[in-house]
Amino acid sequence: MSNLDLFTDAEPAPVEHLGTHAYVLRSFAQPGHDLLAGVEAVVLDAPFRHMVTPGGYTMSVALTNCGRLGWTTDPSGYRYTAQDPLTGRPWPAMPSAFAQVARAAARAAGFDSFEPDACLVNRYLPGARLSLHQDKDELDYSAPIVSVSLGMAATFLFGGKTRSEPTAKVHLRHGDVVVWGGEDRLRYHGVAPLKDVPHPLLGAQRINLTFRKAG
Ligand SMILES: O=C(O)CCC(=O)C(=O)O
Ligand SMILES: [Fe+2]
Repeated sequence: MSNLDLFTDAEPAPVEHLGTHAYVLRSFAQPGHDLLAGVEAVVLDAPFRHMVTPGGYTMSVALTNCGRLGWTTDPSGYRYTAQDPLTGRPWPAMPSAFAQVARAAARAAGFDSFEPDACLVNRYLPGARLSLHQDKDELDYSAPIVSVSLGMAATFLFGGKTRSEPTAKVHLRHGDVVVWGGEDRLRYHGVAPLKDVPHPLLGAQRINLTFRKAG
């Protein structure tokens, strides 16, 4: 199935600008994308776990990865690895539905030929949060970040190039996709503590898929 097959019967996603090269694509990921089945398959092979930051803090967000490379953190630092440190096996392959929606969203935001080699899968339960950070463990900043929200709504914080700049507060719902790249690639961002408003399909959780070109 081509990308076009996936999107022909969908309304074009309304686009909101968060910056020159930063966009929210509302309802871009449709339920027919089979993304939820993909998450289930990934988690069977590489379960969600709470990782520890170099500062010794256990993350409230549980995470796993799929694709050639996966993002990890432990007391010795942040890095991408080809193997899941929990199982010693390669990270599960990126489901084709994941890669298709990531490429299509990147293209819709003006980033042609995005080929993600890493997909970080984050799971937020009520109260979980992600503090302000930059995605900067990737080798090449010319590729954008594509971030897909599933399940419970969240307040995404999108700041500037320094931590102290004010943040825009963006309400992200099931199916919304945020893409940032170009001059906005290193903008600080995070997620406010998740409110407990269960989602009809996913219940009391939010799943976020973050696609990167890491290697
Ligand atoms: O959950 C989100 O919307 C953002 C996730 C994120 O920034 C990350 O995984 O680096
Ligand atoms: Fe991030």
